[in-house]
Amino acid sequence: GIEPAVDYITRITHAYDYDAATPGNGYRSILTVVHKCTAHILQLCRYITLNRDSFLFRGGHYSRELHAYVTTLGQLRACLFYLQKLSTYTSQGELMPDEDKLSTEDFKTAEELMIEVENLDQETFYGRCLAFQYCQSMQKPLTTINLVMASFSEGYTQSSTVMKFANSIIGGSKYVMDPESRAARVVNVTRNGDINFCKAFWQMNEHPLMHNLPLFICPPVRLDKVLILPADDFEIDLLSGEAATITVPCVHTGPAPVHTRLISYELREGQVSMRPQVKTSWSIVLQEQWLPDLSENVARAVAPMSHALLIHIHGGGFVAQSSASHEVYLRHWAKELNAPVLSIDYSLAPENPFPRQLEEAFFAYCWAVKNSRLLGSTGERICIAGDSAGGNLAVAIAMRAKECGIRQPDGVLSTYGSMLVKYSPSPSRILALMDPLLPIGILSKCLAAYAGIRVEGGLKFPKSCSTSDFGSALVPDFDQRVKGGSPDSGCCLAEKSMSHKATSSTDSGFIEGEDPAKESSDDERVSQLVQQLKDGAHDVDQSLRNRPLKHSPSQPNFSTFHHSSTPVTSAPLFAKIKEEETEPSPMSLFHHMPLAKNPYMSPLLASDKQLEDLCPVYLVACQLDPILDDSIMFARRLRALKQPVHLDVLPDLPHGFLNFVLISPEAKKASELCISRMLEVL
Ligand SMILES: CCCCCCCC/C=C\CCCCCCCC(=O)O[C@H]1CC[C@@]2(C)C(=CC[C@H]3[C@@H]4CC[C@H]([C@H](C)CCCC(C)C)[C@@]4(C)CC[C@@H]32)C1
Repeated sequence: GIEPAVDYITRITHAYDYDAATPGNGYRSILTVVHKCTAHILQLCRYITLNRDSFLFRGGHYSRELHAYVTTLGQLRACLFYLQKLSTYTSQGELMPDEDKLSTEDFKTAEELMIEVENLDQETFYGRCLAFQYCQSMQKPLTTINLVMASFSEGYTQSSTVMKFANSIIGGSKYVMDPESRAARVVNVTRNGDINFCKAFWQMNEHPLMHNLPLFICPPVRLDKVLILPADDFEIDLLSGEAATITVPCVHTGPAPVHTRLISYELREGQVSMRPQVKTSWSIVLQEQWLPDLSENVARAVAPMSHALLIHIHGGGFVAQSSASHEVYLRHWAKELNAPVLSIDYSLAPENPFPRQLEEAFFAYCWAVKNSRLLGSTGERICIAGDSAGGNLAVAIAMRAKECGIRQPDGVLSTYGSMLVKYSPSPSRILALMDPLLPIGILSKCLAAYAGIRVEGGLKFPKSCSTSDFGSALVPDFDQRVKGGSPDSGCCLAEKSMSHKATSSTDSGFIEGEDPAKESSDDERVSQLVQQLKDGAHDVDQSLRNRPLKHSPSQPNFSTFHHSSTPVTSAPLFAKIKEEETEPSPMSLFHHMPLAKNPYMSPLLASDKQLEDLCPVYLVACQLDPILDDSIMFARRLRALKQPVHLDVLPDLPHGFLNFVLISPEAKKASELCISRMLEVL
């Protein structure tokens, strides 16, 4: 049965918590999912037992439900097995061990683990059971997003918009009633689709209609404009009293202005909106944006400058989204914080890989520090807040400001931020097997896009990917950095074409003998499943132990990094394995890549010196988030250095909850927690 594994993980999990008052780590997360799944099965069984003789009892429906949850429990058992494996080579409390310190044998175990996890069948998590692990208010929205994703993929390859739309509607309608085929489609496109598919889908809510509609229920603000910062170098005072020049971002794609959005609940003294609208003397270009009816607001007096300023960096896996799609909560923040919000619209990967985003965000930060009065703030207190990929950039900006001797923000808030942008295993990352927003295939592709790695036909390194090239814009040597950005390093872009491949998912690997397509009467199946549960099914752990590493037929396509444009079938599996033997694994490739050690890409890898004297860091993480361990480890790291740090771990919410504040009371509450953390800074 599943109990020994559950007992084992339960015994060790507390050692990985940040502290007793803040329980939360990847081990705990998977345990929670197991408990929720078991509770759901028990509830189903109880319902079936009580109602199976009723005339209205929908036998077929409940049989399929039970089948789905039992299969899911089987896959969760596999996850528990991987957790046990992970715990064998990580020392006490370490969720992401330092790979340089691992023995060759342990490194190999980690590599094998990544391959096995990638090969585990995901479909059961994306079918009937999708999103069962989250609070109720999030379940429907997440299922809808997956449904829309499956439908969207049907029209994606069409060139005309009309055809795209028609194909999505016609092709997608079959997914409404059939969660299994939706699951197959979602797993297929997230594993095999290229990064541009993910980008295109994630940009859906950037459409003016999708974006403006929800804003009707947000607090109206008096200022909501795009500010394009001038593409000119400028001087900034250092804490030492000297001055330094901040140069225009130019790495990879050349110098260009940085786009930002200024959101202010009040019109404030000195604020740019009070000035002429086109090109001003200080050459900031203002673009009119949609604003709510201001008639009521006009009567209100111009407020004095706020003593506070919030600088915001949006998430989107470094590849998508913008300040506009994050307005649903930013307007509320602007009101509650009583401070102007400057949200940075950095350039996106894969067209602009690391460190372009950081260059731009740092440039905008310095500009805001220098020109806070134009934003309606005296700049006395400054907070940088970022979610997801933005949380990573927010911490990196503070580190960089410290390193350069520029005024640091008074605090950083990272909400479900990513602190180790590296292809490495961790307990919470196993959750990417079942995450409706961040499935494993998409997560790996965001990582590759940010690192400038070509995905097609295996990992390809950027032409000039060396520490010197990427580091040139980020080297600690300030002199070198302020002289200008690094030259275009000629990074390869991810493959452009998207191919929908048939993924073989015949073998769930864990609930053997249970073919969903197999005909058997509903009653029979229910009884069989209940019996199977009672007996503890077959020995999954044993079957896992015996499973040869490279023979994982559940997902013949070896890993996301190896997806090629050739259709995937189970037949050429062995040919593929042969090919793999000559190639290092993605984990090993990443491990040897100098860029992946860059602390500005992965703040968790920063040296003690780089983290000492950093401003206070507030981390808000979600228990059911694949990148939860990033926050836990970063908090532990800062605490060990006696740095001011505060960690909150929220239960039942998914990664990206801020985007759902308008529809989920739990997400709204969590956003309020973020506000209170920012108020502590401001
Ligand atoms: C053992 C496993 C190993 C795994 C190895 C992988 C290791 C990878 C390590 C590090 C990689 C780091 C990558 C960076 C992390 C990025 C995190 C990160 O930034 O994640 C964000 C990505 C965008 C998004 C998904 C999100 C939140 C909200 C989402 C939005 C909500 C609504 C939006 C829809 C388009 C609206 C459609 C409406 C429809 C009518 C229903 C939607 C879904 C757009 C996407 C976002 C989280």
